[in-house]
Amino acid sequence: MTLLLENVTKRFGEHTAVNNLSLEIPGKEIFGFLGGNGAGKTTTFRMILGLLDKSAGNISWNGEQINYGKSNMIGYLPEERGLYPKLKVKEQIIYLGRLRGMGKQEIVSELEKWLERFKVPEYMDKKVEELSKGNQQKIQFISAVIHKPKLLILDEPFSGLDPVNVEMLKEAVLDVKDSGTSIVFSSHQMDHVEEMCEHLCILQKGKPVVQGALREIKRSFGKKNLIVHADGSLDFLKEFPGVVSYKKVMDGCKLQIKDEEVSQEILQALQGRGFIRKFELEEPSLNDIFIEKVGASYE
Ligand SMILES: Nc1ncnc2c1ncn2[C@@H]1O[C@H](COP(=O)(O)OP(=O)(O)OP(=O)(O)O)[C@@H](O)[C@H]1O
Repeated sequence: MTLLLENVTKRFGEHTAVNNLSLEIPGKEIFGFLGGNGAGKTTTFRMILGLLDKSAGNISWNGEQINYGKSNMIGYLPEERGLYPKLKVKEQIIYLGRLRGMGKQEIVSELEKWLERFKVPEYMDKKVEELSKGNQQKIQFISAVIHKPKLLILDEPFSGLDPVNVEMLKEAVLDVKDSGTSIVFSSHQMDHVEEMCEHLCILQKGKPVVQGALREIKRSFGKKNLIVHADGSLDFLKEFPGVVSYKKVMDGCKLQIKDEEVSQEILQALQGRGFIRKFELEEPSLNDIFIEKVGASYE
């Protein structure tokens, strides 16, 4: 159950949107596909699904080419949501489910389950245009999973959702994964990726700048975060050897330090300067890693 991208390139005229991208995406887990605006995520998804021709390279799922239009094994939540506003939710999902080879009874019974789960059973007979954007997104998600795909591609599934709905959808995505579906999703929200993915790739100008197992990526990043809340000024830590960055926060500061040893030196230096209320060493967040790896190229 591996999704394999080998030397995949996509050019739009002079512009190279995806540049010789090679990735092995393990099956039966959730893979995070990250990158700044215009990094090439959606273009890659469209090529994976066979909706866009590659300029070069090869993509396969378990050794076979993917054709989204003809396959019942794949689910896709596109970035630009594409429901028919005038159709009722039920009509819409029946239409899409039939395209995926399902019978009407089965579709309606699955749809009922999903609407119950999303706490909106009354939407069955509502027109899509009557629903809020966030609730339309739930329906679009249902349309991507109704046929229980083996491979699910979610382009920004959580954008525009309120925190309660984000949690609801996250749980649904995790359950779909537990049922054996391989999921690839893109997001600009690093905390979602940290919570859900074992492996990930950060794309920048069509090329991966970071890829691999999240745990390993964090470990090899080296730097740690140190949060200090203490009485008195902590400004001296700006110039402290081994401090890579200094950010003032309420009640203290958040530092990025070269390694754990620096934290011990800082602890010593703080002795006698005032009461220490918090001294916490943390792993770097995916947000820190993203900002360093992707942010540098914005400058
Ligand atoms: N049909 C097209 N014609 C020309 N250029 C395109 C086309 N589609 C995408 N691009 C360009 O390819 C690059 C990658 O776009 P893509 O939509 O894949 O990025 P993305 O990573 O999904 O971005 P975002 O996070 O903003 O959605 C961008 O520079 C974009 O302008």
